[in-house]
Amino acid sequence: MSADDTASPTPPPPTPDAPPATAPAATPDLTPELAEALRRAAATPNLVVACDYDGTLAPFTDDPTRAHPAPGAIATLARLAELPRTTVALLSGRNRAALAEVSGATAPVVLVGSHGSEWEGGFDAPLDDDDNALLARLHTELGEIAQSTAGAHVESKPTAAVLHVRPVEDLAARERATAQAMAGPATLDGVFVTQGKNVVEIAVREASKGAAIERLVEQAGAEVAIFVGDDVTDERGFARLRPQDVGIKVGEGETAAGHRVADIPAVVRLLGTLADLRG
Ligand SMILES: O=P(O)(O)OC[C@H]1O[C@H](O[C@H]2O[C@H](CO)[C@@H](O)[C@H](O)[C@H]2O)[C@H](O)[C@@H](O)[C@@H]1O
Repeated sequence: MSADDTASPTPPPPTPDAPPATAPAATPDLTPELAEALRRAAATPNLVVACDYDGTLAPFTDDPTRAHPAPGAIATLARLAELPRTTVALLSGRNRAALAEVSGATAPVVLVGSHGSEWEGGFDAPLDDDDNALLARLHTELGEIAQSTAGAHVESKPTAAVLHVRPVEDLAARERATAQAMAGPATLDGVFVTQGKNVVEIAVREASKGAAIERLVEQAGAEVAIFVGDDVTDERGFARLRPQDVGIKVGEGETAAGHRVADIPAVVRLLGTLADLRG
């Protein structure tokens, strides 16, 4: 478990989300290379800024419904999104409705859920009867694992079932539940498996944050995209960035991103810096 993967105490409910103090053009969080990349991105005619949510803008909690955004995070995204020719997106593994609810983000921030497959108009390919039957089976089998593991629970998404083990205090039980999911339902034909931070997500539709970033870039005609994320699922996004794009990994761990910041507050300051540079 990395330092950024430590469950923090449940934060208080959102308070009025005031932007942080105006940041200088470069802060101590930024390497000279990242500061320069932000300056270049800020000067581009059409810019996309896509941010992961959990672990990037919101600290982890045992209860996903209580993973509120860090102070200033959503206000700073909104400030960026109000700028001309600047598309700002929250790009999350959560389903879109849950993302909207927990983040409080609204248009013009674009919400893309279910690891990039769920847009404002819904899914490109709705589920058929076979998909629904498979999804029901996944819920049943993951539910059985959760029932025999104190603290585990199953999250329901439109195209996936997710086994959550973060609240499981017994680490051996946590690993056992994860292994059972990987050896059982994760091996069924027609499923797509994503292992995130203390979650095993098994979906009946393939999704990629990389494809979603490409779609945002195409829609905006963006010369440069910035993508910020912390989890293994975000690597599919970093891997598809173009040479001129800016990938920023939050926290420790291997990454295909070209840049890194330490933690969530550093992400909020970075977004503030970008808004100042582009505003
Ligand atoms: O792509 P993201 O926005 O990072 O979403 C990834 C998953 O985030 C949520 O799970 C994670 O956060 C929970 C709340 O802090 C935490 O309990 C869990 O251990 C983390 O993996 C969400 O519940 C999942 O559906 C998302 O796929």
